[in-house]
Amino acid sequence: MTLTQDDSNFDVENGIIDGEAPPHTQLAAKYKQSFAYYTFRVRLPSTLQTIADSLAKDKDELLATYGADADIDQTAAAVLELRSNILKNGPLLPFNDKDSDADEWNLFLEKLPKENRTYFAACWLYAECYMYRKLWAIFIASRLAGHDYFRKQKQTAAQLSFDAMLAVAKGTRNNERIASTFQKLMKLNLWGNRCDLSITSGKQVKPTGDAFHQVDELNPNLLVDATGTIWELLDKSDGNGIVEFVFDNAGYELYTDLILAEYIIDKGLARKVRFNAKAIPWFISDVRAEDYHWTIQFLIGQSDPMLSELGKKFKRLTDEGKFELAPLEHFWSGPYEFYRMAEVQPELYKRLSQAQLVILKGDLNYRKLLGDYSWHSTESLEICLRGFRPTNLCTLRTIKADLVCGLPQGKSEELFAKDKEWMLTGEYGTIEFAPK
Ligand SMILES: O=P(O)(O)OC[C@@]1(O)O[C@H](CO)[C@@H](O)[C@@H]1O
Repeated sequence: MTLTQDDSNFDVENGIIDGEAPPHTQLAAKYKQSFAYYTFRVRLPSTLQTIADSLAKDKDELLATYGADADIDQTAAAVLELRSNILKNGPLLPFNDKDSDADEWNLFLEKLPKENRTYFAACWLYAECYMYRKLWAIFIASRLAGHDYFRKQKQTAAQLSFDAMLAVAKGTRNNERIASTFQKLMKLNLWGNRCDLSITSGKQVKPTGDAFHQVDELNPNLLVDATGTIWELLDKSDGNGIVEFVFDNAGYELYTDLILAEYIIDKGLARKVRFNAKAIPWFISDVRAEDYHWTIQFLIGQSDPMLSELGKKFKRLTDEGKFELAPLEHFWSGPYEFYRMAEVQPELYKRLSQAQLVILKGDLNYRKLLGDYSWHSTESLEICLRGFRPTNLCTLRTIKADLVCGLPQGKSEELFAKDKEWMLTGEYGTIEFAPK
């Protein structure tokens, strides 16, 4: 988290505080020692620059797809303007596009105190989600409407994961219905969350080595392990329930989601696994419905028979409705913390309440669960949920942002003494559970 530019003028002009968010407050980029500050000063500007560059690079291809009059240069300029607004700590302005969530976003923004309606003053969660929605607004106002500017990166990530995918397929074909296997698959799925393109501002990370061996090796880094409780919940159920997954990243992580879901269905732990994808391109690598279908076709198209058969099986499970893509919900790509779901999206809350278990994947879902709030690391998940208890919940999250809860006394201090950036690397993870 090193900044190369001189920030002194910017910091003075924008009321930047040289410290971290105080306990029990919302995280925000105005705290200079926070990951949010670094995110808005460095990571997001870099992500936007990459998009503008790729529009120039892929110009011919885009003209062929969207027509000779596609306004590529203007779109790239608008992306760079968004970048410069962030670097100037510009205001969070209302949306004037026609997407169905625009009014909801505007209502949300209107209710934010005026002094908090800038990138650095707003809660980190709100401002970062706003940025991704603003990016989408630029594209829908152009002739490139519908273009997923992260698609190529997501597909490359899957292609680079071929070896890891094959190794996982080989290691899971003769699985038994026993606690230890289920727990291992959950952990495999957790560590798959390290392959996230947003933490690297789009730089590809190829999963290497033997994933099952790594699961064992990484056990000391698993700071909370509720896999035993989650197993008991599913094992003791009548197998007729629904498990809801709230997806995170495409590529290798999505593949491990499908492997865990396959196990849940094959072993009769639930009758259906429902997947919640994002409605718009989100945090670079998040799964959209298109990515789900593409991944299955990608597997089917492999010359290796094991992966190809697995792809066919995932397709069959989807056709039979045992795997199901949930209807698109803008809530997942909105600004709200989960504790406000019952109020702002009661239908979604009701649907989740009917599930046996909800599995929330990844760091951003965790941030939404905790509300981007500086809880004490030892506070319990139940407290931090602030009433969000639709049903049994679990979170599989590698730690890539400076907030956490549910840790044993002294653990966080011990890890800070070893490495002051331990919360930003994805090297540590938690599998937490809250019963309904
Ligand atoms: O949700 P994911 O894919 O696990 O992580 C998303 C992420 O990379 O984006 C945020 C910052 O931009 C961080 O909180 C987090 O590290």
